[in-house]
Amino acid sequence: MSITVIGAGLSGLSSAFHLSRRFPNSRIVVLERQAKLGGWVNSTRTNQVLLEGGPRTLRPNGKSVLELINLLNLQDQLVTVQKSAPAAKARYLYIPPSSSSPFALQGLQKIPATPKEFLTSPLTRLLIPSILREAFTTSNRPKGATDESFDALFSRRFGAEFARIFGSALVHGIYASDSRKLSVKSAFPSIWQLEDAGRGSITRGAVKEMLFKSKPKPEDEYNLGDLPKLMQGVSVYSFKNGMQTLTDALHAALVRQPNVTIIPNAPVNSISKIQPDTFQITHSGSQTHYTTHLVSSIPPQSLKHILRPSPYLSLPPHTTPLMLANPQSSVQVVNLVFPCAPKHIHPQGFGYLVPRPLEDYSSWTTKHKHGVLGMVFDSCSLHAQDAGGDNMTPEEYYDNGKWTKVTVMLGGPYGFPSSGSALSDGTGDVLPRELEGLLDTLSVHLGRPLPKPVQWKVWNNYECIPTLLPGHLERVEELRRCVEGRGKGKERTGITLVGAGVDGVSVPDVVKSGRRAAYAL
Ligand SMILES: C=Cc1c2[nH]c(c1C)Cc1[nH]c(c(CCC(=O)O)c1C)Cc1[nH]c(c(C)c1CCC(=O)O)Cc1[nH]c(c(C)c1C=C)C2
Repeated sequence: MSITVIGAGLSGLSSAFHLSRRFPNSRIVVLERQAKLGGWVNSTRTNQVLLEGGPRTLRPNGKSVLELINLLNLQDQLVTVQKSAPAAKARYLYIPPSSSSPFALQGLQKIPATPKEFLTSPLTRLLIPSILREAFTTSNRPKGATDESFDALFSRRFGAEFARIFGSALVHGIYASDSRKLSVKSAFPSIWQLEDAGRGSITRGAVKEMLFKSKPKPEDEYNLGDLPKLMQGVSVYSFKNGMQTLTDALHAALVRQPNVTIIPNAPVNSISKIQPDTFQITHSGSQTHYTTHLVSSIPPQSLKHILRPSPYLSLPPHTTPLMLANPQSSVQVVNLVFPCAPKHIHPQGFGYLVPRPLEDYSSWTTKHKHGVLGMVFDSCSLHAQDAGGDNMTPEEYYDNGKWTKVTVMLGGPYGFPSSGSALSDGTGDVLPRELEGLLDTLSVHLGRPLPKPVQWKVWNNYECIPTLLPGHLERVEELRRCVEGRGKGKERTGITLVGAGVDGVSVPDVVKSGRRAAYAL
């Protein structure tokens, strides 16, 4: 058996790693379009500060990642944030001033997390009535509905204002997309299930869940070593040298395996099944490669352009719309480093999210220029990655740290910033005009003047997260039937689809997706 993995992002690397362990005698080849492996994971250290261009933190409930940490021996590189730390507890919303907001809420607002905060927060005026009304409203899911948008569900249960302010912000922070487009059943299955469990009410479902905790579903078995013990009391974690520690370690482990070959700079031009058990892959222009099994970790949209039907692989006509169904969000990630302690820049916490504006996304950017989705206060959770930070508590660093690093996320449903390519990395005294404009916007959000950053880094993450449209789960099932040959009476084609386009979008989800592919083969 020979297996070829297309794509060396996290799901591709995870597939290859688990395949190489499961099939030590099979030939495994990984073809990656770019020179660098690891996909959206990008960590870089400059001027003693560690900056991230993609995911930056992980939660300890993601067992697939804990298993990799254990198998790759990365325990001593972990940087953890305790549940008691301010970064784990304080999250904010920035609500732009607007005369038509019924609650006259504006500015940076802490999302209440304790009973006392629930009683005193200005957000309570919107939260409590919406939640109470939801708990006492009978089921109103449209008859026969099998899925709907996140915003449609939140609006019919909690009201349109609640859905816009809380729902859209949550969706910005995870999917960088418009909550009116995102499928609630695919993106937040637990919310859809709570509505079922509460006979139409999410609140009643949540209370029921708390009182009569349902049996945990049987899970895959993971090799976790002593990590569950290490992760006790941890809210989120990363690595001293950032998330790339994980992808670099996977890469190094694969290079050590005699049966694995990784080929970077190898864009795939076409895949055809030329025999009942042979695929022909052309890559890097005219190179030809043959394999019996194929794991595709690239987005289905990209696979569509290279997968050719043949007498040995008939793809029904509806395969193409299934592959192209979901749009993808592009996010501009801007790291800023200020030469002072975080207390001068922002409140203590994880960061803030900005809800969908009252007017349309596009008219907002025309008027206000910057479509900011949110900001992460990186120094509050990840100061131990930076010079002088590893011996300080979060509180000490907040008051006395040498640097403040924050990350601003722009784009998504606002469209990719037109200044995208204009804004580039830099250091020093002279700020580009574009950056000055962005700093003005951020100083309005934070309610204080901001000093000049000493360093800024811009990551243009084009099409980095799929927006799962309603009906996604059914479409993926059908796509798997067409491409993998899954289903009753079907013969397996030898292709396996993995990655964020067909499974979940989080880091643990994509790692799990690759792992499953290896164990399902
Ligand atoms: C490039 C920007 C990204 C945005 N979302 C994601 C990326 C990579 C993916 C993502 N972010 C979160 C989750 C949930 C994971 C989980 O903990 O279960 C996913 C799939 C949560 C999250 N959101 C932000 C952060 C820092 C995190 C923690 C995980 C991580 O580091 O990615 C902030 C944030 N992410 C995005 C925006 C617009 C944003 C705003 C502040 C988009």
